[in-house]
Amino acid sequence: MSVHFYKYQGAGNDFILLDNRSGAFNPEDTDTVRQWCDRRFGVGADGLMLLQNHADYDFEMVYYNADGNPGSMCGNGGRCIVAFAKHLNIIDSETNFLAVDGPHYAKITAEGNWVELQMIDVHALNRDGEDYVLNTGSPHYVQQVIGLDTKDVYQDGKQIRNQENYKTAGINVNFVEEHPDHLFVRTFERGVEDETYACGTGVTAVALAIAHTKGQQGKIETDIKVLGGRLKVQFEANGDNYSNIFLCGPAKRVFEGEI
Ligand SMILES: N[C@@H](CCC[C@H](N)C(=O)O)C(=O)O
Repeated sequence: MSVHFYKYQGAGNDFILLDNRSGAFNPEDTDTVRQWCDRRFGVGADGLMLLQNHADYDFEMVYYNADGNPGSMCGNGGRCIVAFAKHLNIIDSETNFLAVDGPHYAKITAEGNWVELQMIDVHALNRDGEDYVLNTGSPHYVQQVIGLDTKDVYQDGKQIRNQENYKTAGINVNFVEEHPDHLFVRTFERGVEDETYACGTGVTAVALAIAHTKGQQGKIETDIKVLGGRLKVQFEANGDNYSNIFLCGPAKRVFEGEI
């Protein structure tokens, strides 16, 4: 049986999307997810998402990492599934949908290719030495570096992700370099087990960690450069509480097909 799929990308973080409102796709089928996400033997993607019906929300987002396992929240995936829901005429310019970390509100432009996604509030930023560990829907490690252009993000990210204290649950590892008008971020993603071109929950974690380091309070907007483009994170800092967090950026349909 062939399945109709859609390929989306948000700042180079790419996803296979399935309209699973009929419930035809078996969510337990991890081998299929892994094969379809494979860049040589499949469609190729950092993750796969199912758009499903939900009685109380516009839709439900179900996310799988490229290794075929269910993932935690994916920020860029969330922005892409909002663009997909608009393409399917399920929503217009605003939506409330359900993801693994709870309900999310999002706004989308009329053209459908710029999405602003509200992320979960964050109340705890932990430290590991000089570095930060926090959960923005997915678990993240944040380390400030100099010379990020030439850093071996694969080796260094893999090493931190596999440290004894993180190994079992896994963690996404973000390296950040400060520039006068933006942050440059590169991420090693758990579940892809490689560097990706962008990570939405990752840049969100980075923006909060940098604001914390600087003691910034009130309304903050951070411009972020990633390998696949530009993202923006807006939020309000009140002590160590971060609320009204929005991850903003492009979300584009690349192609569709049968597999
Ligand atoms: N790999 C993550 C979830 C995906 C993160 C994502 N790419 C994003 O944009 O936030 C996991 O830890 O399960």
